[in-house]
Amino acid sequence: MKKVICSQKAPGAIGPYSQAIEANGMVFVSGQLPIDAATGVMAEGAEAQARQSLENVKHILEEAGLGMANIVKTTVFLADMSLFADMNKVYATYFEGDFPARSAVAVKALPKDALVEIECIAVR
Ligand SMILES: C=C(N)C(=O)O
Repeated sequence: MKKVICSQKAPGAIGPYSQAIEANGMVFVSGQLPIDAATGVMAEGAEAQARQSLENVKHILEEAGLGMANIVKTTVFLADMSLFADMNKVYATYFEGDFPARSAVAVKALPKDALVEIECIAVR
C-alpha cells in the first residue's frame, strides 16, 4: 500500500514524480530543489539553497505528520563539492541529537541549475 504525500508549502514537482510517497511506514521524499513554494523563486547561494531545500523537506514531512527527527537517511546533491562546507553549516542546524545517515555527492548538474538538492527517507 502506498500513499502520495503532497504539501502546498513545498514546491510542486517539476516532472513526473510525487513530492513524497509513504509505503510501509517509510516516507520517501523526492529531491527538494531550493525553491520557495510561495514565490516560486529559487534561493541564492549554497547556504540559502541548503536551508530552502531542508525547509521543503520539513514541510513535506509535516504533511505526513512527521518531523526532521524521523529522518533516517538523506542524500545531498551538490553542483560542486566546493559547496560542501557551506551546506554542512546549515544542514547541521536542522537536526538534534544523532544525525541521520547521509550521502553527499557532487553531480554534473541539477534541475533548474540549482546548487543544492536534498532528498530523504523518514520512518514513522
Ligand atoms: C527535482 C527532482 N527531484 C526531479 O526532477 O526528480
